[in-house]
Amino acid sequence: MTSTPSANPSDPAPVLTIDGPSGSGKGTISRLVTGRLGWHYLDSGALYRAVGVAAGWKDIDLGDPAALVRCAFDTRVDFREAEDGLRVMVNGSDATHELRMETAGAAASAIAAIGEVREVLKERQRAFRRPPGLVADGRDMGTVIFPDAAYKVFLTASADERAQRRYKQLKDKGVSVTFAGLLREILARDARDANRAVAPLRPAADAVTIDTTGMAIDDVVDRVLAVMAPAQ
Ligand SMILES: Nc1ncnc2c1ncn2[C@@H]1O[C@H](COP(=O)(O)OP(=O)(O)OP(=O)(O)O)[C@@H](O)[C@H]1O
Ligand SMILES: Nc1ccn([C@H]2C[C@H](O)[C@@H](COP(=O)(O)O)O2)c(=O)n1
Repeated sequence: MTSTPSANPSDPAPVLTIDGPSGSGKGTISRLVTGRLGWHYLDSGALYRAVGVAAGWKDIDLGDPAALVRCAFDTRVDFREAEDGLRVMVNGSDATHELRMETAGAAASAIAAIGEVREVLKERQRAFRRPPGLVADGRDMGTVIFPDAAYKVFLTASADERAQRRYKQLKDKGVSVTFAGLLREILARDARDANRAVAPLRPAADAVTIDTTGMAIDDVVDRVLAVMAPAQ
């Protein structure tokens, strides 16, 4: 897999990590905070989703770890700014819409439990660190990928609220879903991401946890910026 930015190991660009479970608002908050700071953005989940989607295109069985590791090596991912937001190209094809499907999230979550896949993606994620700074969203940004990050946030929300958010998001896009089905998928993904042996979903010891249940998006953005306040 290749990704757009190039690495500069001697670059001390600051990093803000935003980790948390599915539907906690990582992507939404990260993009808004990135805009406010004028920094770069890494959507690490998109890399795992891209491997899942590419594996589907190649009919690779999710139970075949060796083939999935090869697929991770071979999958090229490029992020492109467009008028309607960030487009994600997988092996040259625009996969932005397919990547956001719950099936892609579930495949990514299964693939992400394979340690060798995580190793393949590790340096590629670190290569996104560039001046003036990076906002990195995922599950292990603060614990494994950027343990030296200056600012670490862990977003949470009740499973009910996260399912409700996802339900509204998908309904607004015209996707046919049920609340009960989404809640089941969210709980299954939480359990898989938090209980895997490698890089499980958990807050870094030095992360600030923000429970966003009942909080408006703008208030969460302000809380995250407040975490960084001493440096601004
Ligand atoms: N504080 C909030 N209040 C209400 N809705 C929110 C809040 N934060 C995010 N949302 C909405 O919830 C939905 C899911 O948010 P988002 O995709 O950012 O979550 P995520 O943590 O990145 O999920 P995933 O890990 O599955 O990609 C979006 O429609 C978003 O607008
Ligand atoms: N740093 C990361 C990012 C993502 N994953 C896995 C686990 C998630 O369920 C899946 C999809 O991520 P999302 O796009 O929903 O953030 O990918 C991970 O293990 N580590």
